[in-house]
Amino acid sequence: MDLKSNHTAPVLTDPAPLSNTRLGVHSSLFPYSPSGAAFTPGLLLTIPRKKTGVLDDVRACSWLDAMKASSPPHRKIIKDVNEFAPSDPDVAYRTWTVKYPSALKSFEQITNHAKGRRIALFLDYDGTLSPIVDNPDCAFMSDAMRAAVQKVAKYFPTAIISGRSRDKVYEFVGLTELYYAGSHGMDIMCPVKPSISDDKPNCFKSTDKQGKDINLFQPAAEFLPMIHEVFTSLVESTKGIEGAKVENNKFCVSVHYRNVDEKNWNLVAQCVHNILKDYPRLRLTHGRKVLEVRPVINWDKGKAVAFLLESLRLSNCDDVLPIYVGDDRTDEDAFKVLKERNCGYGILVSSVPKESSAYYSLRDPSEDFALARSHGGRGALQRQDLAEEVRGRDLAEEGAAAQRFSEEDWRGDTET
Ligand SMILES: O=P(O)(O)OC[C@H]1O[C@H](O[C@H]2O[C@H](CO)[C@@H](O)[C@H](O)[C@H]2O)[C@H](O)[C@@H](O)[C@@H]1O
Repeated sequence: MDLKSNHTAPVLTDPAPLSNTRLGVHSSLFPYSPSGAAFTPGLLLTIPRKKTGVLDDVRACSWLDAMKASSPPHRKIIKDVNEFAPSDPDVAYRTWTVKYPSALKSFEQITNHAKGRRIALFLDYDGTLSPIVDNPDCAFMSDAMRAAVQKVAKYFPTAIISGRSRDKVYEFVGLTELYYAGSHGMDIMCPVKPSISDDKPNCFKSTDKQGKDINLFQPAAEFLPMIHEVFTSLVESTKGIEGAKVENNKFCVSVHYRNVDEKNWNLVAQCVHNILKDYPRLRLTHGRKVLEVRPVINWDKGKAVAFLLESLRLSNCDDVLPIYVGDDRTDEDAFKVLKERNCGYGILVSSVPKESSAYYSLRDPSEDFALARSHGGRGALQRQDLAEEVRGRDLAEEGAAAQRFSEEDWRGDTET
């Protein structure tokens, strides 16, 4: 089937609103339609009236603006008009935590709420379990973090929900006892047979690398050849841009511009735009110094969380307290699902104030570690000390690593 056309690809600068708070795997898998309910007209590409040069398309659809807005100097301008933006960053952060209290400091409250209920834990990978680094292939989680997650998983069902390919994130985490959802939830592996998947065409049996039987749910399966084609084209078209990197995440593609000189970001945007305009069934979202190309199906990390909860028979709010920890815009879909169900908590990992559907906050991955250690049985008393200890230890480890580590990414006052 030729899915190409000459239409312009839809663009999203923020996650699509959820139209359905209850999981309905089939009914929610609507193919994208520009006039459909999933996207507001304001988020759609507008064609420039007057073409003055090659960048007009890119500027018109705001990609470049969105890319620039996420970079530190530009964000400072945005912060000046932000409600959480007193000029002192520490004051701004503290003010923000009134609305999004620290999960570490609220540990007692969380455990009280969890009394008599089973916690189900969902963890994003990049920026949550691992610090943001320049080279996406080197975003390793520390052994201490791995041990903490392993410990937590002994007590609570634990899943990793990542934008990476499932294989890649499994390679990084390396714990067989967890559930994994890659490609922003479009590739879900659950060791048990999902109770809601009996007749689902995109749910099938497979074996993992150890030869163990697993069940996979891949709602975007039909897009695989298209994504591969786009990945190949993007590798080719960006190869002249120094620092650009294209990552194949199986059901989506990441185009990284973290290491591209800002004056060349327009070239990156133009390459992606030129290719995407021929694929109306693919859309673009923005991550941390990354453009992400993905199918237009109505599926995201939020839907993946709902799917896993239901598959694992954990969707009864009276018995289960789901907790989702994430740092990215794509994690907002999961926060929203928990908020709309009024069941469980989203915890946003961010060192800068920002609007979120999460309930609590953590400043950086070292605080995730401290929280995991607390939940894993070490107790609440040493949480803050642990966060400080890990911050120091991980920075030392990173310093020894071959790649350049940006301190600003770890605990700076800007989102990266
Ligand atoms: O959902 P996630 O697990 O958070 O994955 C989102 C993207 O994370 C990775 O990119 C980000 O982290 C890199 C390593 O620290 C960093 O270099 C990059 O700038 C960030 O955008 C990953 O490489 C992407 O494929 C994921 O989609």
